[in-house]
Amino acid sequence: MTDLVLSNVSRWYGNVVAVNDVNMHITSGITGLLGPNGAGKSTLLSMMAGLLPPSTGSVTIGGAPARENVAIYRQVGLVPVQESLYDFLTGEQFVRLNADLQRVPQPATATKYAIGLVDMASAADRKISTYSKGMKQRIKVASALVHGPHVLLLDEPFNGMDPIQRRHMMGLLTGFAERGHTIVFSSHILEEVEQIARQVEVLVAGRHAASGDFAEIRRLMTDRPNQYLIRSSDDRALATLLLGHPSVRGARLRGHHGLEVEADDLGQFAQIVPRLAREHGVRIFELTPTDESLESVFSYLVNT
Ligand SMILES: Nc1ncnc2c1ncn2[C@@H]1O[C@H](COP(=O)(O)OP(=O)(O)OP(=O)(O)O)[C@@H](O)[C@H]1O
Repeated sequence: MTDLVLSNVSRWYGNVVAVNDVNMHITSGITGLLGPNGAGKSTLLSMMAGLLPPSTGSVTIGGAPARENVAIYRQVGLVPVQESLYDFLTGEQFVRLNADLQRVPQPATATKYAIGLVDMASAADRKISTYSKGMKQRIKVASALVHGPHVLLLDEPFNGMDPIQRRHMMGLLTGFAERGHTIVFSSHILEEVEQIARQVEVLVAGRHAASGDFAEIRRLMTDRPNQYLIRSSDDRALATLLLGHPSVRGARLRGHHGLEVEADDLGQFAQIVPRLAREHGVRIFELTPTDESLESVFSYLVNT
């Protein structure tokens, strides 16, 4: 059993509280750690890997403390966000380096195996400086896997990848999960998490804002009031019509800019606007959600 358990974990750097009283229980399969920049994801992953001590609270893997525990280091592989790869090494040399550092019993065999796992055998003899972004990520994953850890932690693994590279990496991670690994990856992109994570943990400003499967997180988002800007042939008439509908919380005329509307249910709202407009001869020129940025979703989640 290699459940990853965080109990009342906080971490601060001087006056900055990077992670604030987080409790999580992570089991096998893929977990997405979702949060905007600066939310504390990297700090949390470092603590999960046992590399950074929490200021307070504890991290355990399979019931044992993650920190300063050689047996646990053997169980965990961390793929950091930094691209501080040794460009002058070949992929094979880079993975082998970690095999030696981890004192893997048969380093040559383990290196070859790990490189095969990420489909990099054909490029293993090339210098890392010649690799694409996706290949660099894959070789970092091979290096993190070379000692056969059960838990794989990845910090923004899809950063800067093109769609094909991303799909390939997603396939790899899904394959590891199917073989029973526990995988945690951080991301600030909702769609990445949606595509492969079975479980989603949302972190905002160091706080654990929400937890659940993707449908639950999505529901939290779509059930929240949304703001829209509408421009039409008669904003005033449309405002009156919309205000008569139960899902509309408020409407404000914004002069030339149009009509600002706050509504509860995105699905319903998308249906009533064109219907009301049609029934009353109002023409809609534009309907734009104004608060769809991830940050507004996060700040909504964290304030509920
Ligand atoms: N070594 C450090 N010294 C001081 N402050 C730090 C340090 N590392 C992180 N922080 C601060 O802690 C907070 C959380 O940072 P962290 O890197 O963990 O977040 P993140 O969610 O991974 O963000 P990003 O995606 O931008 O890396 C931020 O305010 C950051 O500035």
